[in-house]
Amino acid sequence: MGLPVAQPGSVPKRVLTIAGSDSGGGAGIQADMRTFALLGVHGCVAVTAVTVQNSLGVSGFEEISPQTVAAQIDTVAGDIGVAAAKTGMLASAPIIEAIVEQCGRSGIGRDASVPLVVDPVCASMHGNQLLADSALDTLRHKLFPLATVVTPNLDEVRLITGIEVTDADSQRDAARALLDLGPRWALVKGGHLRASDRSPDLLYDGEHFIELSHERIDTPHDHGAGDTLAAAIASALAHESPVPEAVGFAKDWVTRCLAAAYPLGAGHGPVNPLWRLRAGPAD
Ligand SMILES: Nc1ncnc2c1ncn2[C@@H]1O[C@H](COP(=O)(O)OP(=O)(O)O)[C@@H](O)[C@H]1O
Ligand SMILES: Cc1ncc(COP(=O)(O)O)c(N)n1
Repeated sequence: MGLPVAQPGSVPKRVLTIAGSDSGGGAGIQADMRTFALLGVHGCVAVTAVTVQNSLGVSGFEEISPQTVAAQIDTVAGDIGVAAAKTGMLASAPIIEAIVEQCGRSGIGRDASVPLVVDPVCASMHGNQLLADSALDTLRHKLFPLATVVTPNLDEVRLITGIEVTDADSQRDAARALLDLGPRWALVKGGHLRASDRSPDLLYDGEHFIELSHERIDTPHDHGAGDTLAAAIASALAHESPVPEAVGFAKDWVTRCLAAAYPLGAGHGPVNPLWRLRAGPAD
């Protein structure tokens, strides 16, 4: 498993994450940057919010101003240049609006040269809200149409489409409803179907349904799984992988990160991209 490795002296692909900071280091930009590094791409960051978070939950957060979020994207895209971007926690409607406008100016989005992965983070795994209710319409109608691929989990699918996914049929209905909002591809993640012994994700482009189903890893330590998946998709897109290949690659990646997850604190530990260091040189 691997993406092309930048040779010494050559310049790696750059990938931008637009997301919140997790003080516990398990999710958000910290998870994205770990996956970027382990996959051999250079990560750049536009911070949207600083959360106060540990393994037990998010006890608060402070938003970055929409102007500063947009300025981070502008300054990175204009000088360093990015080959793909992803979004995570976006906190508020004004922040989403600023991102949408700046992505348009920076050539980021489904019809531009830089693909955009939208992970529509609404709450943490502990149930703490990370996106204002008043931002849902902006997410649906302004950010989704800009996305190359959207990657909601089942709680996010319910909030965004009103569809309760319980089986393969309702997962297909959800994929259709998400695609109607305008992204090029929709990935309905099945990680929360805990009754299953699989973790079935469904990818859809309006024509083809592609099922990506791996064995379920029996662990409570899955903090940052969604961010890690989306960061790996963006890394593969930066290397010009077609979306189905990029998502297949990322699914393998997050499964291995889940299998190597470790406990931290009294709650949920993080998925672990560092398994890659133990595996020896690019296997
Ligand atoms: N216990 C698990 N075993 C294997 N794969 C999992 C497990 N939990 C989640 N996944 C996978 O990890 C990715 C993130 O999924 P999910 O937990 O649904 O998202 P989020 O972290 O956004 O809540 C998906 O590909 C999902 O299928
Ligand atoms: C800053 C930030 N971004 C995203 C998540 C979601 O991750 P999870 O669902 O694992 O809690 C989070 N908890 N914190």
